[in-house]
Amino acid sequence: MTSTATAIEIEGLTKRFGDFVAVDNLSFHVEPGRVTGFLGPNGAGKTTTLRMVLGLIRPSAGRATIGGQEYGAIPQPLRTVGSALEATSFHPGRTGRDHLRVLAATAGVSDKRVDELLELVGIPAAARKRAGGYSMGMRQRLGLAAALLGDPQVLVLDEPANGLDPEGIRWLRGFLRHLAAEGRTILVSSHMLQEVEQTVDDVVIISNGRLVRAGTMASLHGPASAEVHTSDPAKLAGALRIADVTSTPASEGRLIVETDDLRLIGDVAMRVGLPIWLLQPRVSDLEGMFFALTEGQNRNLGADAAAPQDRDLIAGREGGNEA
Ligand SMILES: Nc1ncnc2c1ncn2[C@@H]1O[C@H](COP(=O)(O)OP(=O)(O)OP(=O)(O)O)[C@@H](O)[C@H]1O
Repeated sequence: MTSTATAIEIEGLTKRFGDFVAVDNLSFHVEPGRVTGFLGPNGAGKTTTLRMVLGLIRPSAGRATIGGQEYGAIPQPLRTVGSALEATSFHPGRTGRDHLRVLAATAGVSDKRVDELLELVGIPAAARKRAGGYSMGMRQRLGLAAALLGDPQVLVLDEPANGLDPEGIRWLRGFLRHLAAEGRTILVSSHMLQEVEQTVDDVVIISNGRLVRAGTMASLHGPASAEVHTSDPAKLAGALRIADVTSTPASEGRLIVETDDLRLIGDVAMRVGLPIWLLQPRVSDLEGMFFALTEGQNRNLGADAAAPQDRDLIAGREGGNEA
């Protein structure tokens, strides 16, 4: 398969439920060989979008294609696209292993592969127990194994980090990075930026069904910076300049320094005998934007209009769409 044969294209995708517009003229694309984070607050429309990508619901307008084809037209969908939309849909009385074996039989996949996958997702022993007793984290791992049964080049995962403990999230990060390094196209949703920010290469952010930003993680993060409060900001700025670090004065005698190396700033201040009253990393552009979206009004929190920052971000979306 060539790389474009596995890219996901979303063009003008819209879903209305009666008068309610859950997904509103959404366009973005997802590249092979990269992990793309699909982010947005609760109720933003992520699951609805993924369900359209997977042909589970019909768009009201627009198109979602994988390698140029709508999901329903893909000849061997389970061998092309793996998905895990809900972590809870396993029969409680069936073991995880049996569950995968049933799926494997329908996809023409061997039982041997089932056992390999259970090993790979780290639940070979637990998979012999009934899925009804699984923790959320175990269900997530079983869901991932199910998604990978047909060795698909494209993976669509809805909130796979939900219910994982920090160790599980670290494991998931390595796992997804490994799958992307093999050239697979990986689209992974989350309502928490921190959960995925160290995992993803590209980010697509939606709010209230609409695209807010899309781009590489690096481009959306903006430059790293720190805020310093000291007794003589001009003197510190001069000393930092000698150390090749740019800074700009901010309000109340503070300096914004263009590095997140707090130790370097502290060392420079000490060298010139200045006290440090405050020294902290600044929230990145991306974190600030996401915070504004989640803390701002969101239709599912009883608000009927986007917050001012939200409107600004949405208005500026075309310029930021470079994923
Ligand atoms: N079948 C449906 N009928 C009516 N409204 C729906 C339906 N499915 C979803 N919605 C609404 O569409 C909006 C988007 O829901 P969706 O589940 O896609 O959001 P999400 O971004 O996945 O959120 P979460 O992070 O909470 O899962 C929500 O307001 C939801 O209530």
